[in-house]
Amino acid sequence: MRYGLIGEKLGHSFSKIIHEQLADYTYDLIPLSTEAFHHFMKQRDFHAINVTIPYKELVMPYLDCIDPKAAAIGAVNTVVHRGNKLYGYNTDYDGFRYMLMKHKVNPKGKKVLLLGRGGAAKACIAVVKDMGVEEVLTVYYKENPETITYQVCYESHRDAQIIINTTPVGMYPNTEESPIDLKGFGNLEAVVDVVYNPLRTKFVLDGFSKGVTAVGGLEMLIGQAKCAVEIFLGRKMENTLIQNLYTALLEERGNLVLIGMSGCGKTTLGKMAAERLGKVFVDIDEEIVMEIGMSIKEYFSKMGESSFRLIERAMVQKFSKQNGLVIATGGGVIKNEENIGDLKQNGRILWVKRDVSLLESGNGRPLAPDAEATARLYRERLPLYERAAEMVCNNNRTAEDGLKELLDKYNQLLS
Ligand SMILES: Nc1ncnc2c1ncn2[C@@H]1O[C@H](COP(=O)(O)OP(=O)(O)O)[C@@H](O)[C@H]1O
Ligand SMILES: O=C(O)C1=C[C@@H](OP(=O)(O)O)[C@@H](O)[C@H](O)C1
Ligand SMILES: [Mg+2]
Repeated sequence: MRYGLIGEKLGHSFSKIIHEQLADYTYDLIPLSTEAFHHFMKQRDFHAINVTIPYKELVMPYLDCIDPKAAAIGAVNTVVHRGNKLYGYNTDYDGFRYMLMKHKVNPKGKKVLLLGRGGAAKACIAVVKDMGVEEVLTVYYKENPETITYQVCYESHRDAQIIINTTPVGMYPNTEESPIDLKGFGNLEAVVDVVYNPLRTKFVLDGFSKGVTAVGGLEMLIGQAKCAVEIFLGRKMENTLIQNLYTALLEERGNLVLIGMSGCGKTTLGKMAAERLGKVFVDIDEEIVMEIGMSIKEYFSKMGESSFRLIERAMVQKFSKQNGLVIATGGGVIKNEENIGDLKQNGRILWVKRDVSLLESGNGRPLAPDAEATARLYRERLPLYERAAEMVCNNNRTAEDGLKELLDKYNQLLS
């Protein structure tokens, strides 16, 4: 093995794609048990590796030479085999610093809460200290002399201005979780997550809802990879590479989610958009029909709407966790706010808006059997679509015109 990543669980990792975009070597993902990790480090059968959870500290005794910055942090994520020696570095530091600067999150003179105490936490603490933080408190779920508990944090530190999450809480597949409840943090200015799968964690989305700067971990990941590649290859690379790759990954991994009134064209435009974007098309209603083994109309008359909404909820949860999709929802998906929260984690929400006089009624739609019912539903739901939408796409002319506007609006959301 020449280049790659070692860690315990690597199923979620984007590092292979990132390294292979930035450099022309093959980059392997090598999950290792603790025993296998020690054996691997003794063998030294590699040219250059990155190291992730839980080995960033355990790797240090195997190194012949540790960069002073990594030594001060107390964690190594980049190891290069040069001559007969292993050299260790910490590029999480650079990646995290890049991400803070990019989003103008400045810890200078601020009170920061840092959630978690693993290898990534150490790098983040070093960054905020170097940037002049006033006070940084580590919050940990267990009692520990060097940290505070969540209870103490809620009781005495709600005046913090920046909260940084370095725990895996909220990471795929447990995407419904958040490490902290942001209620009552009245001075909050920014939340920053090192987790990048989902693209926007619940923690990040809660930050957005509070109206503060909210940053997900993907740019840190790309930033640290770029610095690792520089060390691996011994040459400098432009920072614009980070932004280009970030946009490319968002385009590739992100979901496009269509909401809107029954009969507005979500299914029609969604299919067309998926083909144009090279994404997989998922129609939540079609998935439900496959699961229940009958039409939605039949299901409504046999089981009622509330039972349908539970199935719809489960289907939304399932597909929200996936990447690279165009998702056409059913018109009523906005009735449950949690659906929208889930769909936003990996997706951008576009409202397909079609004039009420043009909306298709009937055709198997139990809640919109005719134009009058459709118009009533439209009035009722308008505020819900308004609240959920990140962008509006009009579909009042031909479907081709609708598609053009939709792709245009989606691009605006990504840039
Ligand atoms: N721009 C458009 N011009 C003409 N017909 C359209 C347009 N957009 C959608 N339709 C038609 O409207 C009907 C409802 O579209 P559909 O995609 O099933 O809506 P939804 O999934 O939002 O309920 C379909 O017959 C579709 O062909
Ligand atoms: O508006 C609604 O409440 C519904 C819309 C339908 O999907 P479309 O929006 O594709 O018609 C389908 O999910 C179900 O009939 C309920
Ligand atoms: Mg549909």
